[in-house]
Amino acid sequence: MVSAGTSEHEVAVRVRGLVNRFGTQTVHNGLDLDVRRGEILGVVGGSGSGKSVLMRAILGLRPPQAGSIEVLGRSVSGQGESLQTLRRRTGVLFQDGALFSSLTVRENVEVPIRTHYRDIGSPLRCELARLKIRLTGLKVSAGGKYPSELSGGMRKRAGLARALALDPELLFLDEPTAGLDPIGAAAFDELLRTLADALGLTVFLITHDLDTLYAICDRVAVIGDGRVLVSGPLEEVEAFDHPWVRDYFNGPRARQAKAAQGRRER
Ligand SMILES: Nc1ncnc2c1ncn2[C@@H]1O[C@H](COP(=O)(O)OP(=O)(O)OP(=O)(O)O)[C@@H](O)[C@H]1O
Repeated sequence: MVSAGTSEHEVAVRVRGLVNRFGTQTVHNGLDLDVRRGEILGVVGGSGSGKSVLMRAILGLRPPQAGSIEVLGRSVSGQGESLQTLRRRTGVLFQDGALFSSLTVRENVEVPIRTHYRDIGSPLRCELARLKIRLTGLKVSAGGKYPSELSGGMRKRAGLARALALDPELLFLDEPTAGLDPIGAAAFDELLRTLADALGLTVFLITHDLDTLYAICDRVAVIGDGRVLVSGPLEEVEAFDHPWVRDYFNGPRARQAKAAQGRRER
């Protein structure tokens, strides 16, 4: 793994020697990764390289075969209460948004508050949910709608509002711009960057979207061959000598994304 030195207090997520297997298939084979406090880390890699499995392992949703994972200084293999505390400090937006279809957007956003803070009464819970809905750029009226009544972009924002329900320090996003048109995707990227800066979030962001990498990520980690091939700022990662990295960062789509980034900076 290629990575600049990182001191202890800067690390929000530390993964060491991670091994994940499904039957005879080894997905991760001694994977090391650091997510630094306050950064947006873009996580990329070929289809099936194990990005989602890595996210699930960090979230404590899948016990690995070997290795250690620390989130905000606590071991994820810890039981019960410590995992609950971590969950309170962590927001997640799964790939499909994973909203409950039978609940309105507001009720969806209330679910984590109801689960983790039972003593918060209904009026305050409702008010907090409205606040998160507004924070993600949705109108308050969207709170009364069911997921099936929303556009793809609105559903992503609703999922983000639910991920932010507990004021997390850490945000995990699995392909948040997948399925959005380029304008919707760019707007979502901008929202993420603004919220991350304003709320001081640390963000673990799985994406295939080169525009997202160039527009909002502070560093990028490339997953391949069962480990992190390289992690660092984009210009370091682009220069890394590996066939997948070369193809991904030097293809026509990457050139377009870089050109768009250049235009934004001018
Ligand atoms: N529950 C499971 N049972 C068996 N195999 C699994 C399971 N979950 C994931 N895998 C396998 O692990 C590998 C990595 O899957 P993962 O979903 O992490 O890939 P990914 O990098 O997120 O891919 P994509 O970019 O296509 O979403 C795949 O080969 C997948 O089939």
